[in-house]
Amino acid sequence: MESNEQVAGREALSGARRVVVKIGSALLTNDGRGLDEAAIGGWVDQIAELHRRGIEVVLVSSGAVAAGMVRLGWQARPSAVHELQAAAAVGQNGLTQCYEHHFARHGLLTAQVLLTHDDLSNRKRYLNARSALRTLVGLRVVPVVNENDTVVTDEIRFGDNDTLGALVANLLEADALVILTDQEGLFDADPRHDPGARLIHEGRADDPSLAAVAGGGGALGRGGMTTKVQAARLAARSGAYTAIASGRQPEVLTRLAAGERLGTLLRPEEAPMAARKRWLAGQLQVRGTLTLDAGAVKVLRGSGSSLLAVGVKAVSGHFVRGDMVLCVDEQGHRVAKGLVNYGAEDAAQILGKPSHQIAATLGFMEAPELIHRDNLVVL
Ligand SMILES: Nc1ncnc2c1ncn2[C@@H]1O[C@H](COP(=O)(O)OP(=O)(O)O)[C@@H](O)[C@H]1O
Ligand SMILES: N[C@@H](CCC(=O)OP(=O)(O)O)C(=O)O
Repeated sequence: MESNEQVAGREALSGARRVVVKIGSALLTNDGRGLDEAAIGGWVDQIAELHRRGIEVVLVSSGAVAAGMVRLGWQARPSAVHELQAAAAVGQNGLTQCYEHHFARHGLLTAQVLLTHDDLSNRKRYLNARSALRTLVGLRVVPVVNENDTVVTDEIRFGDNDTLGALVANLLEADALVILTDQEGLFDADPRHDPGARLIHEGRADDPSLAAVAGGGGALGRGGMTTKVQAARLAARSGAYTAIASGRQPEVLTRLAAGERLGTLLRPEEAPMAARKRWLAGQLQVRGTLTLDAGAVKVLRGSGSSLLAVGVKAVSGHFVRGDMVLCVDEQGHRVAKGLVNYGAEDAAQILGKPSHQIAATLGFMEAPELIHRDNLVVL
């Protein structure tokens, strides 16, 4: 028998008004045989059907590198960044053409949106990306999002599109993130290696035991289930449900939208955060670390207070005012992340001091707190 919570989860999916659908490389390229145009046509038909019902859909599509490899006649995925970039550039063209062609059958326009990590971690660019995507959705255009692979280097790339899908779900405050892949969902072991693996139907996105069963990806996909489970956690921060399901299931999207019990459903643990907190939670680029004393850890966790310099024991990293920093306890456990009001050098001078001594120490005072509670998200 299903619990009330489980039924509520499926109902939430069926009530979703805005959905991010992520389609992975393994699926799109038919396990390396080039873009599976027939399958793409099938997903487009389902998305068009959701559209007709008034559900807004943003597509996050992988497959540029894999499609480019096939077009270029390369047998193995290259490791050199410039070759990956070249493959992505060739393959992205094919992807765009394919989606445009299929959506046009339904009288729908598509828009290519290529994003980099910077676009989502820099507040101004984040807001630009958000307003552009919102405008497109408002115009009833289907945005087709991918990472801008030709301009990213290894250090700054998302790498997998699960993370990108989750951040887009945060960006748009989507109700659900649907991750289509080549397996029925998340199993209790990798079904490629363990034929006895069993499907996990439901779970909490923040359940730590899920990370333990999720393994890496196949030859074409990047992140495997590891990044899908992480993506569900990320998406849950803005209140989105995540479904992980097989893109090969007939009518998978319309059936999920009807509340059918397909794949794995990972539900958020709490109500949506305010938009700013949502953005903070999605920031991946952390510039430095503040080590907090036990008292500061307690008030941050307990009462959602601002972080004062008096509760900070050590500062590391090179950061300037406004950068994102990680707050850890004295054992190094992650406590919070936030936008800091003082650069690393100034922060090092005021640490351990009460706020009324900041002006005398530095010769100026930007703000009485090191991180204001509005700019702080407890992890
Ligand atoms: N616990 C698990 N349940 C299901 N699949 C798993 C699990 N652990 C690892 N995997 C692997 O994850 C793969 C899907 O991820 P990936 O190859 O990155 O595809 P995609 O391109 O769709 O993101 C599956 O083919 C499977 O081999
Ligand atoms: N941006 C890359 C996607 C990377 C990728 O394969 O991601 P995923 O589908 O999450 O395994 C591409 O289009 O090739």
